[in-house]
Amino acid sequence: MASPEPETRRKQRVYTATVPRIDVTGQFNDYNASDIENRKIMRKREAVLVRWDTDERHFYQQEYRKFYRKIKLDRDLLNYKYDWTNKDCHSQCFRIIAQSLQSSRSDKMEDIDWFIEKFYKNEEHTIGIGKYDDTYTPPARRIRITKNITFDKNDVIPVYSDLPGETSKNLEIPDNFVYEYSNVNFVDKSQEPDLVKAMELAQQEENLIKCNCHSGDNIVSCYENKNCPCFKMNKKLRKFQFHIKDRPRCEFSSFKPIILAKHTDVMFDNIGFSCSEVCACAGKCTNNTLLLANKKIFPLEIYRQNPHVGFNIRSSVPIPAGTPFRTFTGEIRESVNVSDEDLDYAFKVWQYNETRLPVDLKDMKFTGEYKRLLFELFQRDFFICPTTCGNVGRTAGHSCVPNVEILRVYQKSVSPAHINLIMVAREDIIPGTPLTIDYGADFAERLKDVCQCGTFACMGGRKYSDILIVYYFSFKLAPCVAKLHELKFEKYRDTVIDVIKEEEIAHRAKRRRLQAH
Ligand SMILES: C[S@@+](CC[C@H](N)C(=O)[O-])C[C@H]1O[C@@H](n2cnc3c(N)ncnc32)[C@H](O)[C@@H]1O
Repeated sequence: MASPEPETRRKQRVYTATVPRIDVTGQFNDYNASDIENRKIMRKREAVLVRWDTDERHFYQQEYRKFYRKIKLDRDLLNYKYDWTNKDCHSQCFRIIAQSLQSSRSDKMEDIDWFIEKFYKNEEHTIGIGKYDDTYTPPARRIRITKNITFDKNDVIPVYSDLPGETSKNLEIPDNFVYEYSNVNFVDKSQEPDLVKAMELAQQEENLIKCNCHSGDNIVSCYENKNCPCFKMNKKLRKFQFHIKDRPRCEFSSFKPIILAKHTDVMFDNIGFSCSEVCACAGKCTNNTLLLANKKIFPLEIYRQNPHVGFNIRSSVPIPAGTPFRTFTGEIRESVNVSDEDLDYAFKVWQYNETRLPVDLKDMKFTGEYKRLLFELFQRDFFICPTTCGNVGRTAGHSCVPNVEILRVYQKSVSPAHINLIMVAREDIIPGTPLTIDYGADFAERLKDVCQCGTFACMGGRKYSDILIVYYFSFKLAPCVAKLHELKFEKYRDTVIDVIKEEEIAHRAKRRRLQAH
């Protein structure tokens, strides 16, 4: 039995949501009670060499079946269409990716063939975590550090190390890997009294935003319902979005893909508001962008291939463009309580002078005390900090051509303590592709010369830095990005792992049998 965690290391945590963490392995208490050295020992003890054919294949098949069943049979997801070749959202996704590239690099645009020749076919430069044409082929032999980092049987995320020359004996477990796992945000009571106060005040009827919508057993249609207070707030927040004439605004609903309208300040300009468990619909409605993410159904794995980059994540099933597939959780802290070390993992979620504040307080029927506190909080910066406790989101690597975007969705009220971060696929993501985000301008300086994303537009790819690539119009670049994506998909279709084919064939056969009866 591990020794108890010293009192000083324990925090008085206030969790901002009510999703419980389930300890099915019996190990979580041990793990939680250990100091970092003990946690490392525990992880090392668990680590084993595994082989794809004999040990892992079966596990992946099971996970895939579980995923497929949930997508098809979960009653809450009946309106969700799992469509990973939805042509409608492609052009917009690629335009957004192209716009981001265009803003950070500059040069005249050449034709598509030149672009493909230069950046796609040049294998030498497509190594590293961002290997752009990757498809999912797990290594035949690898070290499995843990079967499930989450300690929750409904959220199985294995962790592997694929570093060359590594064995379960000489395995290195870095300090930053032995964090506590939590799928909900929390605040430290002693450090952030104002956030705790905001959470308390938001319980009062005037300050709590919830709905009374219900419709028996069917999925409740809160979205587009003018009488739903949560949808009204969701719509109100949409007004703060930067908007391009004739282009649709980004929508935050439960089942529609989230397609951004522009690339800059994506995090601060695109905000949603969702129904939650305190509503009559319990969040099982069309106005809950967190619904799918909180189901945690997309099977992910954490792996390490490159010692400089450390751990990263990937999915073993395709993630369609615009899908909010996971939340990004951690401790909500004011910037003064965020250290340099935290900045490696932290996300700024609330910014003083934010050009678009979540609400105009004058419009709200909040109590005077809550309005005063919100006004106070508006003047400070807040982060979500997963350094010591967070979920799989903290492991996403940086890429100069990221395939994931992080966005904010409020629930229950509009203080920084009510922010949730969702991880949204920017394009159809092929299994095995590293799930990457753009760490943003602050981090860019740190990664400038060392970035190992390996993508065609990597700012750290020294060889490329002297080829000035600047695209002057995103519509010219968009077809190139789309073409690269198409090539990736072709390759994926050719090499798609048997398990997916088998599962789809089995599912279709079952449906035919059922129809025949
Ligand atoms: C938020 S953490 C990501 C998870 C981290 N790899 C781990 O093992 O816990 C950020 C750190 O990952 C590494 N990293 C992420 N993306 C990288 C990239 N494209 N190139 C080089 N290092 C990267 C850097 O060390 C960075 O400080």
